[in-house]
Amino acid sequence: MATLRKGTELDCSVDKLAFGGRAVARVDGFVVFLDRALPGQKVRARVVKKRKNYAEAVVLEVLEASPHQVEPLCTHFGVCGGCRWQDLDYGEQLAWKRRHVQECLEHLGDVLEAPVGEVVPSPRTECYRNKMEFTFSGYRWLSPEEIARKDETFDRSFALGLHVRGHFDRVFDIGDCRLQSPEAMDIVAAVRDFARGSGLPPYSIREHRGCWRFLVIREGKRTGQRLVHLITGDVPGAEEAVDSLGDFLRETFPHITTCIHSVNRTRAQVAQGDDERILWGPGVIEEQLGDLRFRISAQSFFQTNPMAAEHLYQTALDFAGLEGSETVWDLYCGTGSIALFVARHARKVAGFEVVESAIEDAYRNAALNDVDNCVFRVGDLKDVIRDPALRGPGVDLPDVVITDPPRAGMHPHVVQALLELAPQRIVAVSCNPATLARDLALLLPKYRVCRVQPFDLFPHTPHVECVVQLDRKSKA
Ligand SMILES: C[S@@+](CC[C@H](N)C(=O)[O-])C[C@H]1O[C@@H](n2cnc3c(N)ncnc32)[C@H](O)[C@@H]1O
Repeated sequence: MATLRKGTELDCSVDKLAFGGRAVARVDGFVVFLDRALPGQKVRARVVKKRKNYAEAVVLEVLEASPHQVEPLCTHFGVCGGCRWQDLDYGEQLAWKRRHVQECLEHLGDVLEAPVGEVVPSPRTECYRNKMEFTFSGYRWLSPEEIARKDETFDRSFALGLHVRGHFDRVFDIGDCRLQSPEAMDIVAAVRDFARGSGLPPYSIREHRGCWRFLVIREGKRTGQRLVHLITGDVPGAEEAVDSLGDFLRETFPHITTCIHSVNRTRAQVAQGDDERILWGPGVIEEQLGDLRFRISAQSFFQTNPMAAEHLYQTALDFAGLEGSETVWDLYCGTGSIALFVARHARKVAGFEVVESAIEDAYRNAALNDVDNCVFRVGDLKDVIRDPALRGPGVDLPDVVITDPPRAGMHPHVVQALLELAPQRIVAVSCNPATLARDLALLLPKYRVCRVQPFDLFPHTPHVECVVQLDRKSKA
């Protein structure tokens, strides 16, 4: 094997995409990860990191094109931290996602010959996101093309956009993003111009002072409602500047239905504030999923790609196989969307969630949809699931459990409790095939994996979601 060390330049053929999205080449059997390459390409690359079992390299030049390469949709591809697969044919994206699910289940979960279906594509591959967060910065990142122009008039002191790939502290001015609507992009440009002209500085994450911090836009894809959330630091003049910006947005963009201001007084770079000041409009938007209406506030969690989520929920309902007499538990229920989606097909549904405001939203959403057979409980599931006192009155033991944990998967105590409760059926929804595989492995002594259905909720990224049907094994 050629000796690889940091700085070595090599020519290699890319043979696969690893789980997580990086490309993989083998050089004399040694694994080399490449950040931006596609299977089928032959590339010249430089090693930037060398470890015992693998190396990491950056692509210097593409020597042979991949048959699966397509023109990227947006001009920021490569610089932007999102959409790393935008130059890969969509059918290939789906094929790799399926393979990653299969590999995780087989290698990490010992779910051999898992019955994994074809990935259900997203109904939309552009404009599919209903929420995006844009960051203000006083250090605008210039693209290589802008630098090459040697134009001294570029204002580098103000940016509103997304983070540069791999750099949490660098922001480029976004002009063209295909994930939200063109209307949202117009709002970003207008807010940037207005804020830049306000005389107040963007927030500096180095000095921890300044005014403009984040712009969040939420869109109801089915309702056309649009919420603008402006997050600033706590500085004199911020409130007046935001009020003027709010008035300007109201006059300029009739498609914005509400505008909100929050102040983030902490050093944490999160697009959230301590309080919400509604500038105008109802302060919330509504979205439709199936025949249900959901109320979404500035800070509440809601599925980001609602059109694809609708298919995922329908599959969760199909896999649950409800006949109307069952008690269903919806673990990690968020604002109750799965619970409400299945409620009409069950006798009773109990949703469990750790975030109190999400539970408040869940009750509001139940009322909005005239659903009266759901109860929602706040608490950490690892405690609540085992303790009838914490579960509270009116929560019968489940016939069917639907679980939709965060990326980290279920806490071992939750899995253990499921084994003890032993519902007839478990429907596992997951946004991380690796932790899904780990959790399924723990359930295998008592459950059989009947069906695995992957979904693409995030086109052009390596993310993949799954719905799994598990049936309790009959006693021998
Ligand atoms: C992937 S989201 C699922 C949301 C919901 N099922 C939906 O489709 O909108 C995971 C949820 O788990 C909640 N969560 C995270 N850790 C938790 C815990 N330890 N106990 C209960 N809920 C938790 C999060 O707040 C979040 O709402």
